[in-house]
Amino acid sequence: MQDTIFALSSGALPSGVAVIRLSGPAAFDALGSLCSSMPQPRQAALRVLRDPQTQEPLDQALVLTFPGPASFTGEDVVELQCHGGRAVVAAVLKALADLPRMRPAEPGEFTRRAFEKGRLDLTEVEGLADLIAAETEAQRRQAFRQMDGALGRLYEGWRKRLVHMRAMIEADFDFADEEDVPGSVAETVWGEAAVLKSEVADHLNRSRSGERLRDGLLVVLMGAPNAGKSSLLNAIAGRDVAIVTEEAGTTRDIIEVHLDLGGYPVTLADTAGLRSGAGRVEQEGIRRATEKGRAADLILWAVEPGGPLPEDEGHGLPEAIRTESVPVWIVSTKADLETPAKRDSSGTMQEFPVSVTHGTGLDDLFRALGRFASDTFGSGEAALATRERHRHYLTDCLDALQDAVSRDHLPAELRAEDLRRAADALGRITGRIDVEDLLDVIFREFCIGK
Ligand SMILES: Nc1nc2c(c(=O)[nH]1)N(C=O)[C@@H](CNc1ccc(C(=O)N[C@@H](CCC(=O)O)C(=O)O)cc1)CN2
Ligand SMILES: Nc1nc2c(ncn2[C@@H]2O[C@H](COP(=O)(O)OP(=O)(O)OP(=O)(O)O)[C@@H](O)[C@H]2O)c(=O)[nH]1
Ligand SMILES: [Mg+2]
Repeated sequence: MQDTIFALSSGALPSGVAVIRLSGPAAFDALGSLCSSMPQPRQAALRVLRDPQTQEPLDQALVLTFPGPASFTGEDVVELQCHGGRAVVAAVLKALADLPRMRPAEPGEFTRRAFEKGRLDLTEVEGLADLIAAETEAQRRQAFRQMDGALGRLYEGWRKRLVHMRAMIEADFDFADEEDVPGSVAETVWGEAAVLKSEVADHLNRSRSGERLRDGLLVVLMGAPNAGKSSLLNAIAGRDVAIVTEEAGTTRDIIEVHLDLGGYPVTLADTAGLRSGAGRVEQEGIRRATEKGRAADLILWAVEPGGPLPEDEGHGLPEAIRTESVPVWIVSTKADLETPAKRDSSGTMQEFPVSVTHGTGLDDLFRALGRFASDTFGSGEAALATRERHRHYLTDCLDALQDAVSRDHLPAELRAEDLRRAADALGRITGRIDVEDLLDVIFREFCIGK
């Protein structure tokens, strides 16, 4: 018989209230051993929890029962809402561990049981993990939609269309004598497959922005030593994160701050100033800066009056980054020292004069970054793929559809097999088929108690 699991499901102790959850066939018996009488299902009741062996009172708690299958996991669930003291929770957890058929839950095990009971599909499980990890409003909205099944419904709808297409082809085999009749039922299937193919392709094209929203945009500060990069980072972060000195070559490690720009997550990274002839440590810093710049969604090129511009040979943006064609904005620093000369060098780059000393120009830069984020993430209404895992199987699905549509010289049986591959790829995203190997990876990212 399935073990009954238990864990502290609320956060770090001490806390006002601590929620201990139990799930499995022995959950109600366990509650019966801890208190004098069972509450009505799904109704909170106040009970003294006692040590089953000594009858010593452990806490006064609100207790709830959720009889399966109408519970979060689909099994019998009990909640003990205790006082959130460390010793209180330790005593109750110890009492539970001593009861028969009870063991502590693994990370994500409650949610895994919900998945195994078919109460959540894999995209909903991932949405739930993202909801718990969400730090900004846009991330919360995307995660909530996914937890609510928007992505799963989209893929399941596509999968059903593919199943239907295959059924049409098979029906056609049963009327083999009509095979050559133009406009036979099966012929229309390839048109439908082509339509679906373009829908999947569109969705896949937009999936990067779903992943970006989950991970956050990466904006990297780069430029010559002493350009004022770290001062800018501190000013934007509103705290003294990076060391600032008048010495060139102060920053070596990459320093990151997480910003919430109008609900969009942005990581701003400060890097070592770029120059040749630096010592060993600084050189390593410059190598890391270049790596970071290659991965950036946007580079802010800091330049003090008279300093080098991104396009300057030797002192500008490293070639390795130019080939990535990352967008670059110029931030003309130390605007208090002299009015920055209007540059005509590259009309395409936006330019922002700022002075950290006087606090000028920062608002404009901040607003522009907010617009950049909202443009990158789009309206945020459609269900987007949010993980590399989704993109991987969507690509498989698209390849299979491409085969089905293009192999018109081959027998329909073979092309029907392409449709099956396309449907299976979608089934792997929602967890309908053959995902045993993925489950450990997916559930490991949950906390214990979820
Ligand atoms: N105290 C507490 N708060 C919590 C949770 C919890 O487990 N305990 N949740 C845990 O993640 C979330 C709520 N999620 C839940 C999802 C489904 C059911 C549930 O009992 N579903 C039944 C009955 C639905 C109904 O009455 O409408 C079902 O779906 O059949 C409970 C919680 C957030 N807040
Ligand atoms: N007048 C003036 N000085 C500034 C301004 N911003 C930075 N500075 C000064 O410029 C010097 C270098 O600033 P940092 O922020 O350390 O420059 P950095 O680009 O991070 O330099 P490295 O880490 O060495 O690459 C410091 O002495 C700062 O006080 C500004 O807006 N106005
Ligand atoms: Mg610095």
